Amino acid sequence: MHITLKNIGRRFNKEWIFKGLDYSFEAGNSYAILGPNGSGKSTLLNILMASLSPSEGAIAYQTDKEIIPEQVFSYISFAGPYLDLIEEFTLAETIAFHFSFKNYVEGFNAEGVLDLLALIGAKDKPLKYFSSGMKQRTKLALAFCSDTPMLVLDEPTSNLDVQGTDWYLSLIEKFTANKLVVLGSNQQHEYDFCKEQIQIMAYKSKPKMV
Ligand SMILES: Nc1ncnc2c1ncn2[C@@H]1O[C@H](COP(=O)(O)OP(=O)(O)OP(=O)(O)O)[C@@H](O)[C@H]1O
Repeated sequence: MHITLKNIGRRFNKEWIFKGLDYSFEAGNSYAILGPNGSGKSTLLNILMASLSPSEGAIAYQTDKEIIPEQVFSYISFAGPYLDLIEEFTLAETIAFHFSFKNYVEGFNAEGVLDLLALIGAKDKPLKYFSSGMKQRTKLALAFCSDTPMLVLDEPTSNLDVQGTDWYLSLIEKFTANKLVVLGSNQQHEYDFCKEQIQIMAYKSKPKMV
């Protein structure tokens, strides 16, 4: 998977969130999009996932062939705060539902995902009774265990305790070889492993001189 951004900009109403972004994202590499709260990290992630259009510029997706934006979702696994899980489903039902749309990574099945999560006694519990950390673990396990060439994570360790953060870093090691990984983050411990870092503040439009 390969994504090319040419002179990308996005605005909401009259406010430009970023402008003039040229970048290439390659399979097998990991990228952290960095910046303070409200700087535009999630906006850029949504553009990369083709769930939001840029206001200007061009974006191209390629595997061995060109991918049209309408099909990009099937190449991506995502976990982030604005991904809603179905609260009425149990954990077992959540896993079955998710993997009715995506394939498991090699060697995994529903039992394997449950074992990976290690949420003892939670298999038949509805998600509405999960703690915020249990929900975050669930979102991460679904994303990491999906067989897609690209993994997008927004604030991956939010709501995780120290053990949860170590668990997340073990998933990065185990599941991301050969994948294109893109993170939105402002927590160094969650993006330290990323080889490339993009500071969104570098793409803020400058006020015009008068
Ligand atoms: N749909 C929208 N309509 C109007 N403004 C929006 C919309 N979505 C985002 N914004 C604005 O765009 C800016 C960037 O938001 P974004 O969520 O991308 O930031 P972020 O860097 O991910 O923030 P955080 O670290 O707090 O999650 C903010 O000023 C936000 O208010």
